[in-house]
Amino acid sequence: MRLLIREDDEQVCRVASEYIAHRIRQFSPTSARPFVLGLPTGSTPLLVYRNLVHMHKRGVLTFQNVVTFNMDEYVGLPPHHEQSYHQFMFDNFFNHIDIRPENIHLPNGNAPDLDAECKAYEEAIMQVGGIELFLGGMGSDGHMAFNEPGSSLRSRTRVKALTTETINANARFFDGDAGKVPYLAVTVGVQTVMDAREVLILVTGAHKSLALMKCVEEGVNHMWTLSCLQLHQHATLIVDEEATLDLKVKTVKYFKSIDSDMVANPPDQSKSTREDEKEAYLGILAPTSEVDVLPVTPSIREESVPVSQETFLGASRLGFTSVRAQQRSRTPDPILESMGSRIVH
Ligand SMILES: N[C@@H]1[C@@H](O)[C@H](O)[C@@H](COP(=O)(O)O)O[C@@H]1O
Repeated sequence: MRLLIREDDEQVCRVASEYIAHRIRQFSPTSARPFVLGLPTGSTPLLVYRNLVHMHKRGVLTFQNVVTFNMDEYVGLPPHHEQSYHQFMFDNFFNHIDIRPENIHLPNGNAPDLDAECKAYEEAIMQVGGIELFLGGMGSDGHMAFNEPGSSLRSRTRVKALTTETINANARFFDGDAGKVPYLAVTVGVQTVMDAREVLILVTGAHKSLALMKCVEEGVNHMWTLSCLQLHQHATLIVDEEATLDLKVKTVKYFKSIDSDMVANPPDQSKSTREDEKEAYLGILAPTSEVDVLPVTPSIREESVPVSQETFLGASRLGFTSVRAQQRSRTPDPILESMGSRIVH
């Protein structure tokens, strides 16, 4: 796990957006081999979206061959509710770039069969060849997406009940009224994020410093789900100074020393054209190596009917349920009550 420490949230988001743009360009995506990007909501990545939109408007970045998968969505909020993650993404990002509507994926928190929706979402990710880069944030209790404390570190997309801490934290978006915050959400699992070839997490603010310390300095623990990234080969956390308040001075110094070493000793670019060395110069190690690149299957999206925001209804409505389920286990799953069955109508 790499830790990049920047002065404030603006710097954090600047590095993140430049890096994402760089990775998309470096990948040279085509419609048959799209760049698959996992995306979060929340206040932290807002500046990243603003920067990416700006780059697009300046004509230096296209999303024509980018496929996106969002991390999560509330259960039961109408898609056009101003606080639905669906609306958030269109308002802050998708409406301002040249992404093809059929390349946008958001979990449908209103699907009639939520468990089928979750399964279809995982299959849609698999069908497009997996996620290349998953951008994320972190909740103040160390969760990523809506993988609340106690989530299985092997979890996949499913319905989760939100903790009181998360409901209270998100009440700021619902007129400060925790009673208006949905108590269930569809979320990608910890394993879904772990399967991405690269993970980039943004953490800003002193209120997240305890969780950052737990995830970086302590062991892998399902009570701080982001800590699982310690086991990821290419995970980078970009954090601001405030978020480091609970880290040991030694930890901060170590990560800063690696960072400044790279800047102080940039690779001799005259002798190399390797994109990862150029990226190291910017302060982030590019993750790609030949062996890490999995074969990418052609997108089944090409055969699917284009969707607009109006008609966007989630993976299960786009035919993914017909995709043969991946055999992940040789024994039947234990029969447990699903969170989806807890919805009170
Ligand atoms: N499901 C989202 C997470 O994906 C996000 O990381 C977190 C932090 O949000 P913020 O960036 O607003 O602090 O909020 C929610 O719980």
